[in-house]
Amino acid sequence: MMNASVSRFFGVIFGLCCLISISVHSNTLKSLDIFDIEYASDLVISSDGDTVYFVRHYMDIQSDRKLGNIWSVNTKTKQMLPVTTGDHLDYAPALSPSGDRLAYISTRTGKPQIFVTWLSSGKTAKLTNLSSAPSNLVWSPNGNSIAFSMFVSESKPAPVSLSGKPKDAKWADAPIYIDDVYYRRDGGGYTEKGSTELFLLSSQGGTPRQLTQDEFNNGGAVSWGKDSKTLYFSANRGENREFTPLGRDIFKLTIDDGVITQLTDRVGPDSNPKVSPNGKYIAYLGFDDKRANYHNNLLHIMDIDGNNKRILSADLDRSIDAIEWSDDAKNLYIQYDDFGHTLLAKQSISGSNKRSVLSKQLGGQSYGRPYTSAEFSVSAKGNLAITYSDPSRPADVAVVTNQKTTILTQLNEDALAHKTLAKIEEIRFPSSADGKEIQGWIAYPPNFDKTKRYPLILEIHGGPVTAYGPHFSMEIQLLAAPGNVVVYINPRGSSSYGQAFAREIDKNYPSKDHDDLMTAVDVLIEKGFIDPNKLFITGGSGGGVLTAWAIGQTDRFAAAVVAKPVINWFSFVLTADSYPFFYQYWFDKKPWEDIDGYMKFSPISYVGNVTTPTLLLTGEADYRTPISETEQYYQALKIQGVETAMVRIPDASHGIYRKPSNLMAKVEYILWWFEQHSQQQDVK
Ligand SMILES: CSCC[C@H](NC=O)C(=O)N[C@@H](CO)C(=O)O
Repeated sequence: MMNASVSRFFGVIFGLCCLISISVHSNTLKSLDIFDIEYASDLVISSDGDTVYFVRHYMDIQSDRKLGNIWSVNTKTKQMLPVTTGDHLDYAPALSPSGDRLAYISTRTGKPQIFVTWLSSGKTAKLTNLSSAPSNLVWSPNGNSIAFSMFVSESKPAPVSLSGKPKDAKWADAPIYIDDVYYRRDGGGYTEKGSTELFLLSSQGGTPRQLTQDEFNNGGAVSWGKDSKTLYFSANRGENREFTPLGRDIFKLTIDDGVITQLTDRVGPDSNPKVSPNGKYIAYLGFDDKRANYHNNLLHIMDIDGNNKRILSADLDRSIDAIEWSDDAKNLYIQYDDFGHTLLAKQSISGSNKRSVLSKQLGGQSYGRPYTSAEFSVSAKGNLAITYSDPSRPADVAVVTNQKTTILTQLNEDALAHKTLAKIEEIRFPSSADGKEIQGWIAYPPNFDKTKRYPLILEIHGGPVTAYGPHFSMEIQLLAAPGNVVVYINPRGSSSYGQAFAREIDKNYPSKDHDDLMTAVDVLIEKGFIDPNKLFITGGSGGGVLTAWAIGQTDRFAAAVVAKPVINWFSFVLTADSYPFFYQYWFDKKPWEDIDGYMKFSPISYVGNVTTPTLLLTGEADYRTPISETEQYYQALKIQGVETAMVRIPDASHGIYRKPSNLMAKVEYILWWFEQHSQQQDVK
C-alpha cells in the first residue's frame, strides 16, 4: 500500500510526465497538420509595384480538397486584403492593362467560369457560362478583350448501338469505344473526343467567340500582339502529331480573318511565346530534339515576323522554366533551377553573357515532397514578386529589390511557428560509382542528439529528371517527426546540374544513380548517429523504380515502401498515358524490338533477389504509372514468399497528395511499415 504523500508525489510526477509528453507531442508535426498548411501561387504584381495579387491556397478538411481565394498584399506595408472569399477555388488572376480590374477563374458556381472584380469598388461580375474549364486568361493590350483557351468536345456516336431494349428496362451501361491515341490522362481520367481551342471574350462579358476550330490542340500559353489584333500561341499542328509529342511550334493568329501563320519549324519544341512590350520581338523557349531523355529548354528571341531567330542562353547549361519581358524590351527575366534551388535572373537581349542573378530563393509550391516549384511576376517598373522558399515553410509571397528579398506574407506562422520541425542540412559527397559530386539534404528529427543512434529513411524523387532541394516538404517533415533521420539526394539524372548530368541516365535508367543513392546511405552511416540495422528506403514514381531496383540489388534495408512504381518497362510503355513519349525518348526501340533491353532495366527482372519486406502504395486511378505495375510486383513478391502488402488508394491519380487525406494516408502507411520492421530489428 502506498501512503498518501508517496501517492501524491507519484501523482505529481505522473502529472508532470503527462504535461511533458503532451507538450513534446503537440510540438512535433502530425499528419493531420497537413490540413493546416497554406501556400501562395499565381502571383501578379501591379504595374506600380505596390500590390501583389496571389492565390492563397488552403486545405478544406470537410471536402478534403485544396481550395483557395485571391488576396492582395501591399509591398510596402505588407497589409493583406481579400479580393475574393468563400469555400471554392478562385485562381489564375490576370490584371487588366489599366490595373483597375482583376479577371480570374472561379469554381464558386460549380463549373469553372471567368469572373472580373473591379478593384476599387469590389464589385464582381461572372462573365461566362462555359461548358468546359477555361485556362490561360490574357487581357488584350487595349483592355477590351480577354483571350483564353478551352476544350471543345466533338460528339461522335458510337459505331454500335443496341436495339431491342424494352421500355423502362435497366440494361448495363453502353460499352466505351476508344480509337484515339491519347485516350486517358493521369489526373483527368478517360478523355472525351475533341480539341483545345482559343477563344475571345469581351471584357464586358457576353458570348465568347471561338477563334480556332480545327482538329489540332490550339490551346496553351497565349501572348497578344501590341496591336490587340493578333495572338501568338504554341501548338503541335504537324502531321503524325500524336507520335511527335515534342512537335510544338509557334503560330500567329490574325483575329479578324482567322489566318494562322507558322513562325517556327525546327525539329524540336518551341513554346511559351511572349511578345515584347514594344511589339517588336517574341521571346520563347525551345530546343533541337535529339531524342534524349532530357534537353535544356533554351531562351530564344525572334523578330515579330519570325525572322532573325537567336538563342540567348546558349552559355547557360540550365533549362529555362519561365520568362517575362522588362517594360523597356531590353531585358528578359528568366527562372531556372540550379543545384536544387530556383533562381531568378535578368538577361539582356543584346548579348547572352549579360545576365545577373537577382534571387536564389524561389520555391515552396511543392508542399508534398521537396521538389523545385516556383513562380515570379514582374511589374512595368521592374518590381519583382516571387514565391519564397524556406525549408521550414511552404511558399510565401516576397519581393526582390536590388537583389534583396523581403518576405511579405506569413501564411503558416499560425500552423507551424509553434512546432519543432526537422532541420534541413545540405550534404555533398563523391559517388562510389566514379567520384562524381552528388548533392543532397539531411532532415534531422526534432530535438536531434548526435550522441544517439537513429533509424535512417532514404527518400527518392521521381521524374526521374526532376530535382529536390532545400524546400518545405510535408512528407519529409512527417517522416522525420517521430525520430527518423531522413536523407534525400539528387542522384545523377536529376535536373538543375546541367544537361550532361541529366543525360547520365539516358537509355540507362536505373544505373549509377543507384550507386549515388547507396553512397548517400554510407555517408550517413559514417556520421555515427545512424543505427545500421534500421535502414529504410522509399520513393515514389521514378523514386519507386529506384526503390524496387535497390531491393533487387541489396538486402541492406530493413524494409521498403515502393510508391507508384514502374516495375516492368515493357508493360509500362504499353499502359502509361504518355506512351508515345516514353517509348521514343526513354528507349531506343519499341518494346517488342528489344525485349532484353527493356527487361534489363526493369525491377521485375531482379525480384528473385528480393528479401526486403516491401509495402506497395499506388492510386487506383494512376494512369501515369498504372496500378498494374504495382500488382505485378505484389504478385511476384508473393510468389517469392517475400513479406509484402499493397495499399490501393481509391480514385487517386499519380498526384496522390492532391487530396490532403491521401497524403496523410501515404505518410502514415510508410511510417507504420517502417515502425513494424524497426521493432523487429529491436527483437533480433
Ligand atoms: C518513372 S515513370 C514516370 C513517372 C513520372 N514522371 C513523369 O511523369 C514521375 O516520376 N513523377 C514524379 C515527378 O513528378 C512524381 O513524384 O510523381
